[in-house]
Amino acid sequence: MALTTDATAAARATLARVALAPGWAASAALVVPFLAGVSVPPTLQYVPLVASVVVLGLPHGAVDHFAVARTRDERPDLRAVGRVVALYAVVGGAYAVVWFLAPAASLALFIAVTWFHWGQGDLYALVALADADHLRSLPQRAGTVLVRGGLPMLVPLLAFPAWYRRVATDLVSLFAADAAALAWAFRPDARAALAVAYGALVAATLALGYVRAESRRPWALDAAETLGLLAYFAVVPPVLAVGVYFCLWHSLRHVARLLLVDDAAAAALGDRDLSRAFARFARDALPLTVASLALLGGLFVLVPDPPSTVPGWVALYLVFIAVVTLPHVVVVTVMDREQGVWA
Ligand SMILES: CC1=C(/C=C/C(C)=C/C=C/C(C)=C/C=O)C(C)(C)CCC1
Ligand SMILES: [Fe+2]
Repeated sequence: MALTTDATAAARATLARVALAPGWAASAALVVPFLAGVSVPPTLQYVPLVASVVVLGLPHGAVDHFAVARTRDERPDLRAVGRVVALYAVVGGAYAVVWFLAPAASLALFIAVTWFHWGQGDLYALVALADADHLRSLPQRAGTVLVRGGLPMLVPLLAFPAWYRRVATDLVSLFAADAAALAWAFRPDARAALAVAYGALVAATLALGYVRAESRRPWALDAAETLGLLAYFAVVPPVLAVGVYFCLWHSLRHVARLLLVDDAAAAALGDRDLSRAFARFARDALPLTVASLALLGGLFVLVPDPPSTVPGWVALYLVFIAVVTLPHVVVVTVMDREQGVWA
């Protein structure tokens, strides 16, 4: 498959461990104390999400201008970079305008897009990094995307509706609007229906994968990650859980994917020189990460009700993330197609 030609087997093997293990370790390390009933002050829970501005989170999208060309094994020349910049300006710009006009609907779209995007990231990791052979058809892969994306986007709604609602309200409040249009999602009957449907999807997807699996290990890894994250998002409060997941799960896996399509980084990985590979990524991501911070400042000036608290600032940051995620998903979906992730 096209994915294995991205880099040498040695590079992939080195990277798979480094890309997957921190997410497992961090989520396991958080599940245990929260199962034991510890409580963490709300402000502290925001730390990972704030850190994601510079640690993996925001930077993981800041290499999008090179990503498609590199995936196609082309040099990212000015034309290629310009195409991605135009994509961000048009799609991100339009979505930014929609936030001002219809904040509640924009939030719903953000959650739906993130659901898909975080699911597609995990599908790539399963197929390309974990050598999964149990996802043999498009419906199975689409089911896996829905299951994986639902872990960070739906499970917190089911387990922590009040927290979820607070964050949702923080976002739309920036635009001097209220989240009343979304109230249905927090009703017990709606959450119960979503829980039943989602639970059935998880069970059906894993069962079908089990039947289709030739080698048991990758299937077992898929099941363990799915059920592990289910427990994680069910017991760790959402702002903390999503913040850690964003950095160490989704973004780290995507950075690994970027390293494998960058010849110089892949060569460094082949030499087992992880720091040289990650330094390449940091250098590539730095300019647009800095530019993003400037745009974030612009958003601060434009919103009708600018933030003055940590949750307010994080809400502003999440609106910014929403705006850049839409074009980012287009880039990653093109990468998926080039690499045959859905085939
Ligand atoms: C923090 C948080 C939420 C949403 C976070 C989102 C949607 C983050 C998206 C990040 C993206 C898209 C990154 C790009 O890859 C919820 C679930 C609304 C409620 C609970 C707390
Ligand atoms: Fe992403």
